[in-house]
Amino acid sequence: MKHCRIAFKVKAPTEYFEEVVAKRQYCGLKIKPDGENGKGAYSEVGFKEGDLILKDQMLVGAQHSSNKIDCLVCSFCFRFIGSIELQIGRKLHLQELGVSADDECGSSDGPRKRNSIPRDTIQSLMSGNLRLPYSEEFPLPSVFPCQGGCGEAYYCSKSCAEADWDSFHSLLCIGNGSSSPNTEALSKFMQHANETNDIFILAAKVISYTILRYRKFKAAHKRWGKHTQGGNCVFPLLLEAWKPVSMGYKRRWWDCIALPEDVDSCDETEFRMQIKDLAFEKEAEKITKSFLDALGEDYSVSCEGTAFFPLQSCMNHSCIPNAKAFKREEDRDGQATILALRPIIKGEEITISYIDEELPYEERQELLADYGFTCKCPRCSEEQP
Ligand SMILES: C[S@@+](CC[C@H](N)C(=O)[O-])C[C@H]1O[C@@H](n2cnc3c(N)ncnc32)[C@H](O)[C@@H]1O
Repeated sequence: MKHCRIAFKVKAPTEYFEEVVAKRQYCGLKIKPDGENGKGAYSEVGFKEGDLILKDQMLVGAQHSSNKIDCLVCSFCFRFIGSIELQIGRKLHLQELGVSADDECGSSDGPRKRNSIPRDTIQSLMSGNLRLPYSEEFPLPSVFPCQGGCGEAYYCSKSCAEADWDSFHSLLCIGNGSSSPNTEALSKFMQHANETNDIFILAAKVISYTILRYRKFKAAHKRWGKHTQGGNCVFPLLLEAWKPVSMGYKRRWWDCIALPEDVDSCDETEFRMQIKDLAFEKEAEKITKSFLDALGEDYSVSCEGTAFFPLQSCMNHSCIPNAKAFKREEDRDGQATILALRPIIKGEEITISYIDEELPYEERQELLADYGFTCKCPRCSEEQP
């Protein structure tokens, strides 16, 4: 049997997180195993109330499909782009066409009234011929279209357009310049995801990110003459490409998707078994099993929300959290910002609340059950009936 001679140093999670922390400009924490709840984030220094604990760069993110109607943002860094006039004009234009975020959510108030702004005024807003007062005080970066010509992705700069193309979009673009082998199937997938659950788009971005990283590693190793004579090097390279995602919290998706409203809680086990069976239909298993086995026993992907932040996602929940993710006026860069809610001493665990912590005990536990755990934070222990 031939063995691959490419040897990757397998980094322990602690070492991996030390590297991620070192790359962050604002980060006063350490990620380490916390015994009861897997790993957690711990303060490396003391914080005062309101102090910035972390600005975390997202690894993979996707704008909600419904939100795309309301906001034109850079598909890579999620900054607003264009101009105030373009943002407003575009929204009015889409309203004119009968497309609105509210319609997508199935507004119960019946069809929304079309706006009363004349069509040519809307066109002038979008073309930049009509300027609104004070808009020059809120300049936005110009719009760069996707190089693949899909008309779906726009950017704030050439560098964001190139970074997105190299990291995610070249395989997910449905334009003529796409590197995808089947843009027709891809279009159907995108349409289905937009109409059902756009978390599928985030999952597709994770897969694309991994494949593109894998290709880069493979090309680099070939360039350095490190390829072997016939050995199978796919898995070590694939594992390396997958590593940033694999370090996140993982549960198999059939174990953690929320129970649909029409499924009784006493049928939960059967429901999850059915979903699992669907995922493991014999044909699919033929392809996926070896990957799953290679990726480790506890491999599975759990994505909640639409972005994956490597460090923020290590923070455990508490119903009396000492930190919170805030959107501040200056945070226009798509990063996650964590601020201290009260003084935090060095070595203390940093916790955030995944839910509205003002809710009563039973409602909090019900919401947290969707995250797959029963909270045993000091407040829950005290309030438990
Ligand atoms: C976003 S992850 C947090 C980091 C995670 N502990 C890890 O090892 O990567 C969320 C998961 O951590 C665990 N967790 C977080 N807060 C918890 C809590 N208060 N009580 C019990 N488990 C908790 C749950 O398994 C939850 O699904």
